[in-house]
Amino acid sequence: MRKKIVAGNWKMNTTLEEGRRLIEAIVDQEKPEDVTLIVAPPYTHLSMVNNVIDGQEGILLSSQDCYLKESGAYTGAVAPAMIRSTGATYTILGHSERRSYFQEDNATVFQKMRAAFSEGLKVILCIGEKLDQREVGDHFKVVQNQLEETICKFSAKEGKDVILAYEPVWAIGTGKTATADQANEMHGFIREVIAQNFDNQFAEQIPVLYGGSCKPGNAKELFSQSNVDGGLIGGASLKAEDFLAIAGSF
Ligand SMILES: O=C[C@H](O)COP(=O)(O)O
Repeated sequence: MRKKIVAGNWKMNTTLEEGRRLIEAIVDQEKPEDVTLIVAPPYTHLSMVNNVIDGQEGILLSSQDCYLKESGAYTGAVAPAMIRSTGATYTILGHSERRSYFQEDNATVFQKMRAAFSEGLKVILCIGEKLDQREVGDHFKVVQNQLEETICKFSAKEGKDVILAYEPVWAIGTGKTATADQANEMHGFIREVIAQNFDNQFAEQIPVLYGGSCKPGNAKELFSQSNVDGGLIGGASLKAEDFLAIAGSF
């Protein structure tokens, strides 16, 4: 039985005070018992969020990215050890917004994963195709390549705590959602690629989340699919009641 996980990626939203209100509202509400929640606020909020969730069962903290160096003269960058020192245990890597707005390719994502692992920071690795790639039937090839150039280059021991998030780029923030069948088909394919590069047991235990306009209204159908283990939620994670309604949709 794989873990059920719902992660909220706040992206570049909320001031410190708005973020405090959001995390306090999440903590104040009743949470589904068998679901792990992960919150990924901006870097500036990590310590504050960690203080609010301190001692709460089933809620973990993540950054939205990290830099690939340990420390040094890299103005504006944030190293994995700094993130760990806030109490965060995860970082999102390879998000399509990092790939498109910050020109990050698979090689960069691989280096960032290596840096994160070396500090004991666990990784939520995002993969997913763009609309034009799906339209010409390249979506499986693109996702396979993203996996083979990142997680598949690590040993099973290094990669054992990775959470995968399939995010079709055409569904992110657009209101368009992959159908439950499209999501399940791709998640099954992802598991096959992982099995070929690691083994069946590894592929069976790795959580694969869906991301892309997942909301209270469609989460139940998506989460009922055999290969969908939860969601990476953007816009709908900015309202505590929506985020928790999604978490209650298994
Ligand atoms: O990280 C989250 C995904 O990019 C999904 O964002 P969205 O729920 O706003 O479409």
